[in-house]
Amino acid sequence: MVNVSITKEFTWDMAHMLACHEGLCKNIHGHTYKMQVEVTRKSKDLITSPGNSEEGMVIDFNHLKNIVKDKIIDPLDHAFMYWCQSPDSLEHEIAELLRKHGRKVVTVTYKPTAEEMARNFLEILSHEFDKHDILIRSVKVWETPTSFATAVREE
Ligand SMILES: Nc1nc2c(c(=O)[nH]1)N=C([C@H](O)[C@H](O)COP(=O)(O)OP(=O)(O)OP(=O)(O)O)CN2
Ligand SMILES: [Zn+2]
Repeated sequence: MVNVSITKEFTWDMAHMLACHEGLCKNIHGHTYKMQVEVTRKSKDLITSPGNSEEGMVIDFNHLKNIVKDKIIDPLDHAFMYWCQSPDSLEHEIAELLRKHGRKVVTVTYKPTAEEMARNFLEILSHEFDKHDILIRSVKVWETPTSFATAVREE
């Protein structure tokens, strides 16, 4: 049997800093992030119900887009991703100052690397898509055009 997956691509702009990084990335800086989300149907077949708008699909690309935008992209776009357990006191001061001025801050419990984001986004999306009979096979997160991390759901 052939298993078919579909992939949708997203971008957003976001600031972060990598505490204790030996290079420039310890400074607050930003990226236009890119993400690819690959999904398949748990039941391993396409939607077959005749007349269904999603017949012949894994899931409508538009449906996939709306859920990922709602859960990941819109909250992160133009935000500062703040690691609340950062060992760098400057990170806490920056987050506090931004919040005080009503700016967009998204708090995470992990160091905001591409690897951690890919893993976290895969977990968030897996919970969300569970109810749609959809399995998130992989999430890829690009920080620059040449650097990306891949999180894969183990079978
Ligand atoms: N394994 C990881 N290494 C680094 C990460 C990361 O998330 N995972 N993040 C950074 C920085 O945040 C930033 O992304 C810099 O990455 P880098 O590829 O080094 O950036 P460049 O501007 O040099 O990218 P080019 O595309 O090579 O110009 C650092 N490392
Ligand atoms: Zn960076």
